[in-house]
Amino acid sequence: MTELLEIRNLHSCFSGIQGFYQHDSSVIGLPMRFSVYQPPQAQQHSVPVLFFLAGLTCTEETFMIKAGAQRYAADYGLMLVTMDTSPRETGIPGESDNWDFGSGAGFYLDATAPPWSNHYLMESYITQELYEIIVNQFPADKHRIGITGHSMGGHGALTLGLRHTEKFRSVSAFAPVSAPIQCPWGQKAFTHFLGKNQDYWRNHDATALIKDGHHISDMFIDQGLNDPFLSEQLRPDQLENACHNAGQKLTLRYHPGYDHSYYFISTFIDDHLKYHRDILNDSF
Ligand SMILES: N[C@@H](CCC(=O)N[C@@H](CSC=O)C(=O)NCC(=O)O)C(=O)O
Repeated sequence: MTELLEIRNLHSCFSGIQGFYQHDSSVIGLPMRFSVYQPPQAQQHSVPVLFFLAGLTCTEETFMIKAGAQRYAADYGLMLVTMDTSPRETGIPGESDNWDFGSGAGFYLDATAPPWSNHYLMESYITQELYEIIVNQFPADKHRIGITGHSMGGHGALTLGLRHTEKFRSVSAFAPVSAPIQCPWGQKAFTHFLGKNQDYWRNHDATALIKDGHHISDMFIDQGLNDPFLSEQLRPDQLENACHNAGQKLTLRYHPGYDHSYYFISTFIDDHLKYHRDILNDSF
């Protein structure tokens, strides 16, 4: 089915097109915004795609404005896709009261607990509705799609990448929330979105998924050592241990001096785009 897209803005960018779009999402039940960078190669043929999931307080614009990724994506012929980090203006009381939960903080899962379960269905939105829009309405090669993200979005990239292996061929993350069950951000979000029974939380925790037997061919993570969230919220050490014990391949790089910001992301974005390009171009 072809969904009606409202084009909010189009910009020429490194001989490609940076677009911002809005549509009435049938999954979310409200308007949703997303953004696509089409590299110049997309004017000739379908190209591989990289989904980027942004972190707490971000929107579909943040990565496109701050990461400096388009220059490399244009060189490598990669399409970039970002989306808002939650539904907006659902009418749920208090949804915008916290910066780390609710509006701008949807945690890339399908909420099962009311009232959030009415609209906060970000996993289905990304893996079904937005995915279909990208492969049907843009010059995207549906067999060559990867996923990455930052912080809360790194958690989303790892968990969606581990659970939707038929859709995402390559997985990486910047400073991901690696064990949300064990950190305050994750515990707060999962309690509200999924309810108090922690058995249901494991499906949305990269470390638990690895412990429970999920496996992908490779994972690539960059982490700054000057990141103020590292020891309390991110815990890549937990994921590293789980991967080691499960025989899951993981490249985890620690970078002295780098924090949690887009200055960190923009420094290493080229390495991630090359990583995805190499895997996606090897898919056949
Ligand atoms: N409370 C602060 C901090 C919010 C923040 O640091 N957000 C990060 C992601 S944190 C984990 O998901 C971010 O990417 N911010 C966007 C940016 O441009 O740096 C606040 O409300 O600002």
